Amino acid sequence: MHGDAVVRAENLGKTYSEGKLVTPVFGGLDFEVHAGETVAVLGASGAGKSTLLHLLGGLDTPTAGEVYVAGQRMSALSDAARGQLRNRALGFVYQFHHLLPEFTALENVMLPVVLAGSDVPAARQRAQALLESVGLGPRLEHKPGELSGGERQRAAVARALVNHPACVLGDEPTGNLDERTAATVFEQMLELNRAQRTSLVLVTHDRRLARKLDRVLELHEGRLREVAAADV
Ligand SMILES: Nc1ncnc2c1ncn2[C@@H]1O[C@H](COP(=O)(O)OP(=O)(O)OP(=O)(O)O)[C@@H](O)[C@H]1O
Repeated sequence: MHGDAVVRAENLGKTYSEGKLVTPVFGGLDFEVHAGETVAVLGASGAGKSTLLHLLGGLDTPTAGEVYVAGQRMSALSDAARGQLRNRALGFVYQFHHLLPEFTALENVMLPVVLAGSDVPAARQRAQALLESVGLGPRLEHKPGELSGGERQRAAVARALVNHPACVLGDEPTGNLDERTAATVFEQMLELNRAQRTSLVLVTHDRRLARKLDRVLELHEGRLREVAAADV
């Protein structure tokens, strides 16, 4: 039964090939992320964590197997349909914020809502509420260059969640922050995810953060294994 799986990988594999350079990263990966579930993906540098996240988000194509998002097989969709599914069902937060520099925090968070077809007042209301919930109420009109590193990541978290995605994919979203700021941003992200019942797949090498999620997976030598809570 795959009933409430929001993201599912089936026999998933990736090998990069560029001319004679062939880099097998992983193969035979099978897992499901259920509605509301938070999952950490641990692994050494180069183990393939970012690659996995790119495949789950439809930003790269697997060389084997399939990814299903909200029940839809990614490989069966046109580029346009895949883009729409991404905007509707997934949110992304990266180590670097990727906010648009010319737009204010509020505009950056409004943008995905407007792109999804909402009118501007509704988008503004929703974006403002989320920014306020991550403590950025007094910074709505600041552009990314006028925000601190932690504030930028909080705006990025708000942007990822603003369309009520089924799942947020996070690639070391707090990796560039000092320990204390990272902990605060992480807690806020987790709190929002849980409040919205949004699933989370979080790539991290920080076991202390991983431990706070429902499930921990580890990529090691091309395989994905479940790590028992006591062993994280
Ligand atoms: N475009 C590419 N072409 C060829 N090889 C690649 C490409 N992208 C990544 N790789 C290789 O694939 C492997 C997995 O890379 P990936 O970035 O997924 O690892 P990671 O676990 O996220 O690492 P880190 O924790 O250092 O960010 C690495 O050995 C990398 O060198």
